[in-house]
Amino acid sequence: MKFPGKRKSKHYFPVSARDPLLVASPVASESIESYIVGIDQILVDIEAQVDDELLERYKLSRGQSLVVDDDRAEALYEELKANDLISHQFAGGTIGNTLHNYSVLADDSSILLGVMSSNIRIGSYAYRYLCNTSSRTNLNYLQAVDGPIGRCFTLIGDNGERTFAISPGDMNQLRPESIPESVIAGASALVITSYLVRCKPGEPMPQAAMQAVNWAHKYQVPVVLTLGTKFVIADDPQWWRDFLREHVSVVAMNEEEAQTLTGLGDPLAAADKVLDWVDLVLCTAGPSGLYMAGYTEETYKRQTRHPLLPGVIPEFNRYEFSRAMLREHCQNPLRVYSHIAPYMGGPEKIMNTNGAGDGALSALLHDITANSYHRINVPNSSKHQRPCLTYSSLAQVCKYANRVSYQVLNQHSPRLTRGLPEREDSLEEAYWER
Ligand SMILES: Nc1ncnc2c1ncn2[C@@H]1O[C@H](COP(=O)(O)OP(=O)(O)O)[C@@H](O)[C@H]1O
Ligand SMILES: Nc1nc2c(ncn2[C@@H]2O[C@H](COP(=O)(O)O)[C@@H](O)[C@H]2O)c(=O)[nH]1
Repeated sequence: MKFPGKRKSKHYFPVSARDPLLVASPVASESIESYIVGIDQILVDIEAQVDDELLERYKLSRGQSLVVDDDRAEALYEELKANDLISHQFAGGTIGNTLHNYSVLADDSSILLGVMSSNIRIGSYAYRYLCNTSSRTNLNYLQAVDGPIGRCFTLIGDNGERTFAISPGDMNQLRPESIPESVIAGASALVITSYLVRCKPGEPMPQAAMQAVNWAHKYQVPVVLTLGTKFVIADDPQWWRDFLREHVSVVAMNEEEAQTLTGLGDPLAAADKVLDWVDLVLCTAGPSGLYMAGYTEETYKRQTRHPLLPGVIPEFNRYEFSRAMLREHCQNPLRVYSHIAPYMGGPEKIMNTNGAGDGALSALLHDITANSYHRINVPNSSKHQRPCLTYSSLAQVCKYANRVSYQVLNQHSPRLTRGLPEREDSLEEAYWER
């Protein structure tokens, strides 16, 4: 684990002094492992530059992810190939990306659950998937299937916006018995996506996901849900609200998904509403940056040193220097919020927006796992006098998440090839004060 106590810099983890307990602690020898586990539809992204006319012809919805039948997928593939439009092919899938990026950022393990073709030829999609996944992401628990993994046609418009057309193959054939109880039991978090319920009748993926969620509850492992696309939520927003209330601790979404879920167009108002059901919210808002909303204990709240921000909740960021807690761990829960504008105003030229939201979530997961890693290894640390969910303050997690999104916007693949630099002037407090 690239761990706050081992960093010289305080950029991503705002500790003003090194915790003295760490010096004599087992953290120094990396004794106890921590990892996150996730379930995904195993997909390869096939990226192509297209115009709006093609999206219309294939009845795709700009900026969204839709499943297409085999005939439409084949016609699309042939057209992209015939016109030499395919520019890149990468491993994809929203959770696969998130786990890969987490492993790259944290330099630590994640475990991916899903399916993989049992017969893999060099150069095939399955082969590409394996080659493009971090060696820190454990693929040993994947379930074998006879057919192909999924394909995600990642269609990039002139402005870099991505639209997805999914050809599922066997990606939804994960069975409940392929979810290892012990793997869920030992995880710092279970990460799932709303896409997992988008299946044909009879496909086992939703039951497999539910099995994992039930084990997560049994072992008090926080469930992290990313909302994927507004269309899945729009099918039955009340079902999702109930699901969040019953099963989820942390939710990640963009502003469109947030609106579909809550009926509220303002991302801060929507994030606040979602706090009625979960403990911590990450809401990305494209060129407007991102918001976080969570709970802290009233007596532990910490006032920001940043300017107070206007919004539907006036001066909403007043206590953004607080660390997030599970609501049930607070005697007097206080809602705390933070916002950050895109890092450096956003890249000069956005390669494409594919994976920008996944990137932000992987940074949040790094912070959450760093916290449980530190708690396991240094239980007496002053950091754990109160049971926090994150290692860092909301403000600092926002900064980190935003920085990772920026990195993803600057490249084609949704997956990071390397971690962030250890030191960056632009992440210093001084930069933001300028
Ligand atoms: N056009 C943009 N300009 C600057 N930053 C952007 C832009 N689009 C996205 N970002 C950055 O990427 C993050 C995630 O983007 P977003 O598009 O909201 O996620 P998603 O991929 O889930 O829809 C944003 O919070 C922001 O930091
Ligand atoms: N598991 C699934 N992943 C999907 C699906 N449709 C798209 N995607 C993946 O999302 C990422 C990008 O996410 P972003 O929202 O942060 O841009 C991309 O790599 C796709 O593979 C789906 O139906 N299921």
